[in-house]
Amino acid sequence: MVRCPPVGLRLPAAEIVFAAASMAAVLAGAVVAASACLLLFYPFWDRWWRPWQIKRCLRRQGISGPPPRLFSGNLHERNVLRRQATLSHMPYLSHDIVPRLLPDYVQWSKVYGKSFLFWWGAEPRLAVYDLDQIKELLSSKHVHMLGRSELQRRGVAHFIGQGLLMANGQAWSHQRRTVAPAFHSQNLKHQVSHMINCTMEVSQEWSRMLEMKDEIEVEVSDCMSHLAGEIIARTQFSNDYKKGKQIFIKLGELQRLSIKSSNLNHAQRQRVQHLKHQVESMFMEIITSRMSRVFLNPSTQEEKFNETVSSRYGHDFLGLVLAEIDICKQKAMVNLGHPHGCKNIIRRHHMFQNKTGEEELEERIYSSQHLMDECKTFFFTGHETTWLLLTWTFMLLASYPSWQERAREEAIIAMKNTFGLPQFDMLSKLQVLDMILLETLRLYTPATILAREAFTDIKVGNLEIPKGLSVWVPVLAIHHDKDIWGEDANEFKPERFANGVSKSCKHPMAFMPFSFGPRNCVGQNFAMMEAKIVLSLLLSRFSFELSPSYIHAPICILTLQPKYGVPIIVRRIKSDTLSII
Ligand code: HEM
Repeated sequence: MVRCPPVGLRLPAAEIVFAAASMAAVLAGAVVAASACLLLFYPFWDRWWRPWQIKRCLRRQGISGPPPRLFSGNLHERNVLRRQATLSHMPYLSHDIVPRLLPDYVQWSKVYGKSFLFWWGAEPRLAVYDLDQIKELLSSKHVHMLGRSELQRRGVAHFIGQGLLMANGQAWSHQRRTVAPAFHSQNLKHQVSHMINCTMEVSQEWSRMLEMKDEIEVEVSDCMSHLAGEIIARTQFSNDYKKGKQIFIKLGELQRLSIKSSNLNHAQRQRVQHLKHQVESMFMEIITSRMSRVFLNPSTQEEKFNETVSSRYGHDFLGLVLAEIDICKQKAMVNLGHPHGCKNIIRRHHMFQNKTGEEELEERIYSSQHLMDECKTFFFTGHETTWLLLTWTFMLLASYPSWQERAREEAIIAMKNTFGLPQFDMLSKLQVLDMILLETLRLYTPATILAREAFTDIKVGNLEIPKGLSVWVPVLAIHHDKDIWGEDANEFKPERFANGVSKSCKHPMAFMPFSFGPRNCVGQNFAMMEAKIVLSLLLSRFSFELSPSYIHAPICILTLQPKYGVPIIVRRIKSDTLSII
């Protein structure tokens, strides 16, 4: 019988060393490969792992939603639903527009409940419908915990930039503090004459066209878009208004191109860059010329500093924001112990050295780039929404002659002693017009949804919202909900606002065209003032009827718009109507 010695014992020493070295090399290789993998996949952590965690967290709370596809989430299904819903027009004067504009919400909420999870590509979004939860989410308690998501900011970067609408956190607080005074009532008063002048131009044009005819057909959506653009150009830049108008034409093109940014060809991408450059250069010219007019003119310098802050740079938005920036800078200089306060705005840009985080923030906020972004934001927000409020109000007034008559009577009586022109103080007395505007904002709210991303874990009531989840408030669906507004929710009934907004429905938070809380619309008083001035002036001079060529087809392209415009028949008011009143 042959006996074999144990195998290990037969290995010579060199082979043992070689085996050990190989094992060490394999182990080292595995460690290097694992580290490389970690480094490589770290950026995808937030994209893939966090959404998965979010899904688990919501499932634990009993919230589910439509199953997502791998890369596109529920976007494909949403797009198909929306395309199908808008294939045909709506019945004439039906205001039941939610199934057409939010078909995805209608379908998914039927299956998964009013609050559900859906996927915007890789971004998880939670539809929130509970009004108490919405109230708490939008309250000041959560103002820095929620904000604009990266996806939202990227989508509008070219035509809004980092202006107030898209700012987050401390930067948002600073910006809001800086621009809000421009919308205080004592400053809004200065905008009335600009609004009247722009509207009178429209009135004169219509009167000229009516010299030869009894009636004319006007595409009121184009006309109001043009008018709202003129008003925002004048109120923002007063003396530099002509250059402001050129900017806004280019910004409009930039906006249209940016909205379809996912399928831009090379030439269009170049056009975007070119337009952006042109717009920014023109803004810079206006801003630096305004600054130098005040600060580089030695004869007026001291005198200017003795003026009230609000009039130092002029009463337009740019002037008011520049003045407010000055006050903030003055405070910052006092805090830094600088002896000369704020004598030279341009010199001060070079003064901040060894910056703390706070100082860096201050400087960034006061930069010209920032001012430019703010101007762009005002144009976009001030034009897009007000134009639509005016257009939809014309559509409704033209369709409901008795309300048109009541609003006209009220306007004519209110302007009896002011040569037929509106005054700032009388606007609050236009109650019928106020009710009509509120009902228009309810039925055809320009901003159909509100979206915010949670920057940290949040708890509202029983609902846990994990970091990284975007909440999505379907404002349009809430505005048309029969449980909240009653069986007549889809009817035009301005009288529901006769006793104020809070008594118009079952829940005081259900009416939110301007959103709520500290991030509500900073320009809402400006918008309502503009709408009242334009409408009271035109109502007191002309009557309107919806043209037979009107096709009722609301669509959503960022905001709620009439797909084929709103053609109306305009006639001059008979003089006997005026004398009766
Ligand atoms: C009918 C007219 C208007 C409507 C319906 C409207 C609606 C809204 C809504 C819903 C928001 C909140 C958006 C959100 O939280 O996601 C908002 C914010 C804002 N709006 Fe308006 N808006 C109107 C007119 C204006 C005007 C005329 C201006 C300025 C000239 C303006 C400037 C802004 C700005 C700067 C914000 C951002 C506020 C912040 O984040 O602190 N809006 N608006």
